[in-house]
Amino acid sequence: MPEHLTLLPAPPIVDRAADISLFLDFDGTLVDIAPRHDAVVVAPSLNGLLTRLTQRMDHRIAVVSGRSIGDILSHLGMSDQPLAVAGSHGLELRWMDGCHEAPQRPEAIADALAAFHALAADHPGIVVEDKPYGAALHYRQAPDAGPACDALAAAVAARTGFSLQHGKMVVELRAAGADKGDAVRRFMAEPPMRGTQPIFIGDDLTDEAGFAAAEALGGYGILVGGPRETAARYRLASVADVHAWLGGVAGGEA
Ligand SMILES: O=P(O)(O)OC[C@H]1O[C@H](O[C@H]2O[C@H](CO)[C@@H](O)[C@H](O)[C@H]2O)[C@H](O)[C@@H](O)[C@@H]1O
Repeated sequence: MPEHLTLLPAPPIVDRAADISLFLDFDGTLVDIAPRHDAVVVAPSLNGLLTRLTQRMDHRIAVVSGRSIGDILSHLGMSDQPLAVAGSHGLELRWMDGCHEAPQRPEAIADALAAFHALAADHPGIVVEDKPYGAALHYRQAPDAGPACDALAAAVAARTGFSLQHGKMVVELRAAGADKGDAVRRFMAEPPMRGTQPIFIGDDLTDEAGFAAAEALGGYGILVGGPRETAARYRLASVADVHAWLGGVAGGEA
């Protein structure tokens, strides 16, 4: 591993929260990775932390996830709160005022799901996730099936036009059209984020587009987890460290 990969420093303390906007990934950043996509545990303190951040930062905060917006709001218990969210890797946007932009659900998802379920039937441990704008093949509990999942997803992508998205022990098919970087640029083009410095915190490959967009807009990315090749400028080792850093931005303990 190149030496510079091990040398990403911890992010600086934010002196003036009024100058920044925060973009937060969900899995592996706000919550620890779980054995299954439907088994994540949300820390009881997270809702309060995000609520304090939203108030302190005058709503310049967005969750940017590969999950759907509905899934994120439900996990956070914030469906009724004015939180900006980009879901489905940037394909759907919920603005702070509750306005929701989303594409049509592609018909080819049925084809993808049928192919994925056929593979899962032959490999105990593979989990198929039906998503609003795509489908995911999880092999966290069947790691030996990773190559078969990758090959099948690539074949279905080639015949359907879906984009391939690799992640942590998962390969996804998702509708083409936007990524997390596009979501950052959309939010940053409008008040209340316009003119501020974007900071994107994430752990997975899908977050690299968010890191690059933040950097291009005068901000930076913060990678969560172990060192790897990344467009992020800083690193935090764990979800607990993310909560502690965010607690500092919010003006107190996590
Ligand atoms: O952009 P994110 O918020 O990080 O979402 C990325 C994907 O996260 C989920 O899968 C990952 O987390 C699961 C729960 O910890 C884990 O079991 C799985 O191995 C990970 O890949 C989610 O299921 C996907 O839909 C998201 O795209």
